[in-house]
Amino acid sequence: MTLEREAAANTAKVLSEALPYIRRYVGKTLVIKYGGNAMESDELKTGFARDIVLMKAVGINPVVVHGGGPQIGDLLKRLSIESHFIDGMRVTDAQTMDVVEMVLGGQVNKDIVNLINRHGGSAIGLTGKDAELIRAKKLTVTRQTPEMTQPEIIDIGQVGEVVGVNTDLLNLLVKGDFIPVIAPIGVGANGESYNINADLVAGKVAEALKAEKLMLLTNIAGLMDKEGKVLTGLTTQQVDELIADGTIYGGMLPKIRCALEAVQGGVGSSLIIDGRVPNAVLLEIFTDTGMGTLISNRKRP
Ligand SMILES: Nc1ncnc2c1ncn2[C@@H]1O[C@H](COP(=O)(O)OP(=O)(O)O)[C@@H](O)[C@H]1O
Ligand SMILES: CC(=O)N[C@@H](CCC(=O)OP(=O)(O)O)C(=O)O
Repeated sequence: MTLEREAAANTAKVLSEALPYIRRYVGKTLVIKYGGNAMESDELKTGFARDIVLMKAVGINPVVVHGGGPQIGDLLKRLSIESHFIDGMRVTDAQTMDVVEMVLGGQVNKDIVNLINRHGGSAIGLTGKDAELIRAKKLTVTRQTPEMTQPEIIDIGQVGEVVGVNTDLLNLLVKGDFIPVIAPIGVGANGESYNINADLVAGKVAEALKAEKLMLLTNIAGLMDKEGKVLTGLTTQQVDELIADGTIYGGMLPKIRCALEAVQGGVGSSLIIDGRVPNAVLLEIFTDTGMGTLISNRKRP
């Protein structure tokens, strides 16, 4: 066999092997959260866009929620605006909110939409303000130390939590074969903007759509223990213990909480996977090479 024919035969074999996986997910909704840290190269971004287009082409319904923390950080730095995080959430004053809205709703959202469309998809970019897609209220953050008699409320500004998702809009787009690409900006009862952690938005969107899967693409192999071993199949109690002993901190806090909540709220399974691996989405859904941290009521199929 010539080298060319051998390569073609391999491609045909790979496609054929993917068939049972494709059939499992046809007609199902998968919510994919694309973290800002997993957008580190043009090659990775292109691979992600192609994975999403391929999913749609075989009849799966991807809904993308994106982050953009590092991209917000870059512009804040250029504008000499200081920024800091409490429990993985960016403290957001009015000036920071303007930057968040510009970067997430503008630059990052349109960049992903454009890439998906250039590879043959029909992506539509939205923020939570479009048709009030993500209704939000101010997030209350509390902190309590053993010395305190009652918890202290910490004001982290215009940071929100999701109170409602306009599923009518998303279902309309999905039925029309569009791929929704959502920036994690919420709208309050009086039209005010809220900066919401993208993992939390992805979790709530997955719950509202009763998605088959929530995939959180990040910049690490999964949730790890202190020795760097990837942990999987965790219960709420085990996660609470890992938070209490400091194994889970920072950006992993909202991620693991929303992965658990989504499954408790009816999503088939949640996964935290390494978005730095080329074609991470395809590897996860079309092969047995399941990686990362799986939270599920079922065993890995
Ligand atoms: N137990 C843990 N296992 C893995 N990562 C952890 C853990 N605890 C904290 N982290 C941190 O969480 C980060 C992922 O969160 P984040 O930076 O917010 O990613 P993203 O931008 O993809 O949402 C990791 O890069 C790591 O620094
Ligand atoms: C409240 C809060 O922290 N919002 C995030 C929103 C973007 C995000 O979540 O981006 P990643 O997924 O890339 O981290 C922020 O301002 O960075």
